[in-house]
Amino acid sequence: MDSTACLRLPFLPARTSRSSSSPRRVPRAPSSIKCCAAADFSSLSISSASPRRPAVVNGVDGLAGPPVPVPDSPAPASRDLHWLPRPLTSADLMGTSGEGLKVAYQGCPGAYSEAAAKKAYPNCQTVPCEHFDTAFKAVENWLADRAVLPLENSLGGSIHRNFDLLLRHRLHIVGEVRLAVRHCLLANPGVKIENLKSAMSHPQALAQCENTLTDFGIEHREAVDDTAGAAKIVAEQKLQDTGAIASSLAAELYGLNVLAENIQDDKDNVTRFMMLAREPIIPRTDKPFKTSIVFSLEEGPGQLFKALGVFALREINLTKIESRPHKKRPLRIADDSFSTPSKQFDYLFYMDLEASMADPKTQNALGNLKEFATFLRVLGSYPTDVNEA
Ligand SMILES: O=C(O)C(=O)C[C@]1(C(=O)O)C=C[C@@H](O)C=C1
Repeated sequence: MDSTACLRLPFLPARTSRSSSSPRRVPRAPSSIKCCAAADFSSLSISSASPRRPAVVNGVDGLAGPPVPVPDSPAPASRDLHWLPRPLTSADLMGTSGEGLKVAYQGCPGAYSEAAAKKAYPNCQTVPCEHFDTAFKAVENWLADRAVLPLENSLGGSIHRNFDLLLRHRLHIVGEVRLAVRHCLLANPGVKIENLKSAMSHPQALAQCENTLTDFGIEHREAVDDTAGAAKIVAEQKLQDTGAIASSLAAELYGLNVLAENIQDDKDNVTRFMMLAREPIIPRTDKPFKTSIVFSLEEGPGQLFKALGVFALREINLTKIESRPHKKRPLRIADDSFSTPSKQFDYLFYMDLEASMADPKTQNALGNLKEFATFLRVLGSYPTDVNEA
């Protein structure tokens, strides 16, 4: 990855990056929030160019991020009140353009994850990362403000690695974005479908196109880290018998021809991505929200039934359930007193609830679950993506 171009020195909030002992006069204020380069949080301002006292609100997800400065120098002699900060509106808090934000994704430029990052934060600066883990760390270490990572695909299923990483890291889910994935078969100029013996791509993309590839008579599959990375390899190595499955944008970027479009096995192919941040957002009840949780249970009959019951009883709809090995305790000794003790697999359950953490019903359900769960963590409460994928 060409990380040097994207991952620059960690930027810090104005509080730490600017000396507090150098007060500046506050000039007349523009009336709206202005975002500048993300590397300098201090340049996001409501009212002045002198950001010495950061507040805790940002302009995108609604929580900590670029600080909104409050001028603390005396009022100018004339009674011009424009220099005073205007009150924040909820539009400021929930703005979604992402101007000035650095958004980490896994893959090379032209990957679907980059398209998802741009869909989530249209004016952001995207930061390609080699691995999912790198994207998590980029946000944790302030090299990026958000990460946008795939969680599940309508044809290929869950991206298990990211479920595991959610627990290993301390980031919060602050949003979701669904992206329609339209795969293309790409090859070097002059290469025809009949010449192809192998298809190279991300394992999810290969899985999503399995039947079509077989119909094309392409027998071999080569898995790489991301779809755009496959296009890059095919182009750089001038491969003549291998095609890449990637986006039409990747074809443009790496100088490949599009041999076939829309080659996924079902035309409705949607990947759901999560948006991650260092801070959670403030949950609301005035629009559809989801809450993602992870928990583990005691061994025994009816435990999962009981866990599902806390939501069913309160009419909270579940949109997703996924079980993963309990990495800290993958096996446990089960002694049912009828046979010799045996080792059983232990699981973590990831669930998405169609509910906001701001709703007392959700809080009660989770309070109830906590009474018998052996572990429970809320991964985030965030607006449901209601837009067309
Ligand atoms: O390889 C890419 O382009 C990605 O963004 C990754 C990824 C995935 O992990 O599922 C994203 C969307 C598609 O489902 C295929 C691949």
